[in-house]
Amino acid sequence: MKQYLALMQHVYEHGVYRNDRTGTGSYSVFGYQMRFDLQQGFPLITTKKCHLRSIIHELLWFLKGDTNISYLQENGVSIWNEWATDEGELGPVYGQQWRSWEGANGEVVDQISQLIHDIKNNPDSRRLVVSAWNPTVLPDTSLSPKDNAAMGKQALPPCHCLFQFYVANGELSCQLYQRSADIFLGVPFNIASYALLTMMIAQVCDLQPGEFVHTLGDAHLYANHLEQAKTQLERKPLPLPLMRINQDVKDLFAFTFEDFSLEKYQFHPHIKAPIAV
Ligand SMILES: Nc1nc(=O)c2c([nH]1)NC[C@@H]1CN(c3ccc(C(=O)N[C@@H](CCC(=O)O)C(=O)O)cc3)CN21
Ligand SMILES: O=c1ccn([C@H]2C[C@H](O)[C@@H](COP(=O)(O)O)O2)c(=O)[nH]1
Repeated sequence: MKQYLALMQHVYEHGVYRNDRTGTGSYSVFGYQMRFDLQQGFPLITTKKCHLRSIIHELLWFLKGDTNISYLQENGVSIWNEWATDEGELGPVYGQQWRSWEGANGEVVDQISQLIHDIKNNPDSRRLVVSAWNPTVLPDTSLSPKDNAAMGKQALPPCHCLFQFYVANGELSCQLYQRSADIFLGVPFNIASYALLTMMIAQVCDLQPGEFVHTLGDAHLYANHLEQAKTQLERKPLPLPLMRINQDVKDLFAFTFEDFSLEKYQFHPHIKAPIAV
């Protein structure tokens, strides 16, 4: 994961100090791109132990169209707890925008099913896009995430907000635009999640995985992650693991946690860091 370490190094050296919504303070750059060849191994960070279980469950939860954290909690995943109401609601976040975007006149669009249909039937299309950025449900910034969720708005605006697929030579590639990127905690999750999504979609569309291209807007290291980043920058990346996916699954919505197995994952010890809420 040299690409990830290069990003971290770049922001560590050149990031500009800025205040941020959470009051933590961050060092950031604007605009950065990484590329991951999915045939060269699964892009899971090796310079700290990364919790793939949470990543897989979160992705399956998005794909179900779910926006209540109860599924995550039942599976021991706590990464969304801080933003949810007492009832577990996050408002119309990723799952709802991906699977049931509500348009004018009550029309509901399942962007993911439409995407799969289009990749299969029109692979040359330049319109293979899914957007989670829906200005009609953005939060009121004068209210807390929980209060927004309670009012039917998004607890947080989507960070990974738009992605596009591209088919060439029998390979499926994906590019993500992420408007805001917490380099130490969020980005390792985002890379692995979209790499896995690309592999799953490739499988159900009878394609091979190509590249994952990750484009970042505001790429930041929180001020209270600098020590952790320094520790990680001193470590040598290890060979990438392999992701095995049950080849019998041909329906994107039929995948379960047991269909994935990570092999040969070598890693340096986990590094703890506080999350900015
Ligand atoms: N500041 C911030 N950064 C984020 O990355 C982020 C948010 N907020 N809010 C919404 C979601 C929630 N995400 C999260 C939240 C927590 C962890 C986290 O604490 N990761 C720990 C271990 C978590 C676990 O698997 O239990 C880590 O060490 O990676 C990661 C991503 C990503 N997003
Ligand atoms: O998938 C995710 C979700 C969130 N983040 C980070 C990026 C920011 O640090 C915060 C969101 O705060 P905003 O003020 O709304 O930008 O969460 C991430 O990196 N990846």
